[in-house]
Amino acid sequence: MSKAVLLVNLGSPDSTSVSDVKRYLDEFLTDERVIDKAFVRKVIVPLIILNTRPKKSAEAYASVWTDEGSPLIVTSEHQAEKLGQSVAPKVYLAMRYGNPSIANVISQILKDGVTSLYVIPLYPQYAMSSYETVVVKVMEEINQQKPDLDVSFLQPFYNDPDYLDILAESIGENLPEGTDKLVFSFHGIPERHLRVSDPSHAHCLCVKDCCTRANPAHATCYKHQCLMTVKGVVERLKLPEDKYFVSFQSRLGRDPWLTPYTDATLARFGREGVKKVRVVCPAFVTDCLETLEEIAEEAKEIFEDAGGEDFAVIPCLNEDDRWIQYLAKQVEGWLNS
Ligand SMILES: C=CC1=C(C)c2cc3[nH]c(cc4nc(cc5[nH]c(cc1n2)c(C)c5CCC(=O)O)C(CCC(=O)O)=C4C)c(C)c3C=C
Ligand SMILES: [Fe+2]
Ligand SMILES: [Fe+2]
Repeated sequence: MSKAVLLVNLGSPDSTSVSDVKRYLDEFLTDERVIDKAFVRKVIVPLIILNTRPKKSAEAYASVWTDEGSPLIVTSEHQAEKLGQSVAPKVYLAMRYGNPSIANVISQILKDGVTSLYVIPLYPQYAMSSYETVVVKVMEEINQQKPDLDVSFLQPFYNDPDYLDILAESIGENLPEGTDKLVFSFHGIPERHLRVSDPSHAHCLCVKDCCTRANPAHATCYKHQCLMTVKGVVERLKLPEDKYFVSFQSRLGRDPWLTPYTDATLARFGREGVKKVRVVCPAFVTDCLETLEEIAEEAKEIFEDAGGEDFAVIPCLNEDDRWIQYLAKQVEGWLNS
């Protein structure tokens, strides 16, 4: 039996041209797990968003693009290469949107004679717009191309003690003396997605303090999982409550998204005299547009304009050896299962 590993990340446009960004956003924003309201997906996205956003997004991408390409893709390639050097099975890389596409990579995997596949969605927390859409897309392709392929998935690892050890260590190494606030900025999602993802439809956002009261719904509750990641890190770093804050970034559209918003939080901190801030983005394991542009450029400016003085973003785990070894350990666990 030939075994292989498939890493899957979100994906980027092929280039920073407005037409490539438009094609990428079209695929991304017509995914029903990202834009779940049919009217918005079928009318507002094609008629409004795809006519306005690509130019603005292309400019943002241009500010972080390197000679090698998109930071998200280049770093993901390095992660795959390094993991491939640490484990016996061949490691492949695909992107949920754009290239290398899941369809093409699975086709290549099958041509290479693979009969058993371990898929690692590169997201610590579960969201229908991240982890779930990867699982669904991979399964759709496998069902079309080779339904009898043996496939397993790494589960969201937001509360795995080994992952939390590595994340906390990496944050601790980037947290200078005298930091006033460590901001945990997670990619936001519409609040509604918490309700949609709750199989009981009776817990998330229905019960007071839903995210901190034990419930089976937490297996698919993005906010709960974000908060558990924070809890694991601050316990390890022994950070007192007044030294850290949790917020959500990257809101799109008019619906309410998870709050508090990162940009408003940083403006408030600046106004209130908070001088030294570090921001970490633990919804991502790879630096990308959302960390390198939205946080390192835009959020920094917002904080400094409001009176803040010392701002930096803490890098994602990227190619950190400890992170690659963590992934290798998961692969070993699969091989021995
Ligand atoms: C935790 C991972 C992510 C979740 C959950 C997520 C939800 C989500 N995203 C959008 C809309 C956009 N996101 C964009 C970029 C982007 N998003 C993630 C991850 C998650 N998104 C990453 C890693 C990136 C960066 C990609 C890169 O190439 O570096 C973008 C594109 C850029 C832009 O135009 O701003 C959009 C659009 C929605 C609507 C959503 C949940 C409903
Ligand atoms: Fe996103
Ligand atoms: Fe919850």
